[in-house]
Amino acid sequence: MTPDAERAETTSEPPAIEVEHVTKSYGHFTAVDDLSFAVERGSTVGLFGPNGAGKTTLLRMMAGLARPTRGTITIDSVEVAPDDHTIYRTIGVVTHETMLYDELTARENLRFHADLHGVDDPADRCASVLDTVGLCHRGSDRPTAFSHGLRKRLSLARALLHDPDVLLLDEPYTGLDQRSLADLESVLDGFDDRTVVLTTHDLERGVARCDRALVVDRGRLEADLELDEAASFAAEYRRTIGVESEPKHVGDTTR
Ligand SMILES: Nc1ncnc2c1ncn2[C@@H]1O[C@H](COP(=O)(O)OP(=O)(O)OP(=O)(O)O)[C@@H](O)[C@H]1O
Repeated sequence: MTPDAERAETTSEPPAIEVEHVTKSYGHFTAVDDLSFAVERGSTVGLFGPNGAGKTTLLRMMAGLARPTRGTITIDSVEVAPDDHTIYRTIGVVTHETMLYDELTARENLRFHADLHGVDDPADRCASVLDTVGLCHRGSDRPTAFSHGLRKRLSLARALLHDPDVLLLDEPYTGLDQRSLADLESVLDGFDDRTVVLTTHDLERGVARCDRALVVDRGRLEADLELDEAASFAAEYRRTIGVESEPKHVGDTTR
């Protein structure tokens, strides 16, 4: 029985996310090739794979930032479509595009998004998420005055503003200092009952955080692994993508 079928048998709830036969082509090049999987509500799923595997492309399509060439993605029973903003009430997204306005201060950026999403008590909520990401003392600064890591923290605050059911994170750990990493981990701990999909090259953190690993290589889904036996994942991962030597991070698998 496939992992998806096993999960369907043990839960009557519809999956939080369904990816069905999704392909993304750029001209003759296929970045994501006929991927299908479902993500159970409340689970944390890691997308692992070497550079150029298609992880970001897949996550951007899940976030409605890119349109599949073929196939559909459904989140909370709503089909994700780049021109339809309905989905943004359900998802919080952190990608390489920080989606911040440089001419607004950090607080104004958050307020703009809070008003866009109809967040209750927006001033309090903005102050609360700034505090969550450790930026309450920088609320009056513009993102242009922020380092990469601080921009990422602000981007996370924006993603959390409307208390979304689903969080989509593209390489959330990259560029964060120890304090920011600890803050992110505690945010994710608090997200335990919600659904998280993240990409990462940080094998150790990814395995510790995720319930399940989807290994993508050359746009194909090569493995779908439960992470209850985390210790065996590194070996299984290397076998899946055909790398013999032990990588420090998943991304050190250049071939
Ligand atoms: N806009 C684009 N036009 C053409 N090719 C693209 C475009 N975006 C991505 N690609 C290609 O699609 C493939 C998958 O890219 P993607 O960024 O999804 O990989 P990734 O798994 O996230 O890689 P990394 O771990 O290096 O971030 C790569 O070969 C990339 O060059």
